[in-house]
Amino acid sequence: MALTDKRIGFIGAGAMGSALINGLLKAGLVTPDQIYAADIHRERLLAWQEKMGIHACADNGEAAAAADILVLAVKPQAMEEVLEEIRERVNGDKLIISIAAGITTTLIETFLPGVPVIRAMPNTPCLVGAGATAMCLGKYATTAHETMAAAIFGAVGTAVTVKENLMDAVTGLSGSGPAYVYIMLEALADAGVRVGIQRDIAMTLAAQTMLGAAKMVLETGEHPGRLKDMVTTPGGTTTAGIYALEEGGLRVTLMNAVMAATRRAQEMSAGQK
Ligand SMILES: NC(=O)C1=CN([C@@H]2O[C@H](COP(=O)(O)OP(=O)(O)OC[C@H]3O[C@@H](n4cnc5c(N)ncnc54)[C@H](OP(=O)(O)O)[C@@H]3O)[C@@H](O)[C@H]2O)C=CC1
Ligand SMILES: O=C(O)[C@@H]1CCC=N1
Repeated sequence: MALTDKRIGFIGAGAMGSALINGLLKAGLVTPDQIYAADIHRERLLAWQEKMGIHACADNGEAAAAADILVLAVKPQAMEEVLEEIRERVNGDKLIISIAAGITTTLIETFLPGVPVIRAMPNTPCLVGAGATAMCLGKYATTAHETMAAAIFGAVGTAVTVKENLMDAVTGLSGSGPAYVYIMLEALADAGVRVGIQRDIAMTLAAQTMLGAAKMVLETGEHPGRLKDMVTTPGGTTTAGIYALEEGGLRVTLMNAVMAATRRAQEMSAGQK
């Protein structure tokens, strides 16, 4: 879907807000003059205005008033204050997209009655067009709004719609997931160095191996267990490596990580700071 006639506002241009802004510009879905961004660190936005041509708004109200689609990308703890600040500048003609972990569509609708809301959980690889986003619709969002949000997140990766009761779980899996993968990559590169490979070469080999393995799963549709078996020559090297992984409890450690992050998202949804 083309968004050429839409103005896209961002409130919060930190790690995730800036990954989305830059990812959307790289993807060519929107031009810089369609972006209206606000952040308490306005000097950062003024530098981007100078360099890339986006609009650095004076405050959150200006971004809210200018935008047709307003992305809320502040920390969950700042959300109520921001919603209070923008409530007079938002009406049912605008689409609100919140990417905040643990902030429900109901909470947003309490501050912005009757306004279409989409809650989304993207991840930082949106910056390089390889994001994974899950989203759900609030009470007043229609399929037309879903199509607009899917165009935004689809331009910077893969986007799926889920029921809201799964949003904390996707936060634990794909929202936080890149951090788990970076730790695995760092460990693989450290291991490469440990067995004598130069660090930059070890990192390139480890990252490309992870990318290649992920592409194999997505493009062949094969079960990862079957793809693992293709790598594992009887009596060979891989089976020795897998034995060490299983002994170290990698599977259960990863499952615990996703479950712990999901629980934290649930605590935040329940109002615990
Ligand atoms: N990082 C990630 O991978 C992902 C994050 N998210 C969600 O995105 C949101 C932002 O996270 P992230 O980008 O990591 O956080 P950041 O802290 O990096 O970004 C938030 C930005 O908003 C600024 N800010 C704080 N208060 C206000 C305010 N009242 N008005 C305008 N701007 C304000 C922050 O300034 P200051 O730093 O001084 O507070 C910061 O620059 C969170 O709700 C998070 O749950 C979702 C998916 C992935
Ligand atoms: O750590 C966090 O709370 C945010 C949400 C998902 C990724 N980062």
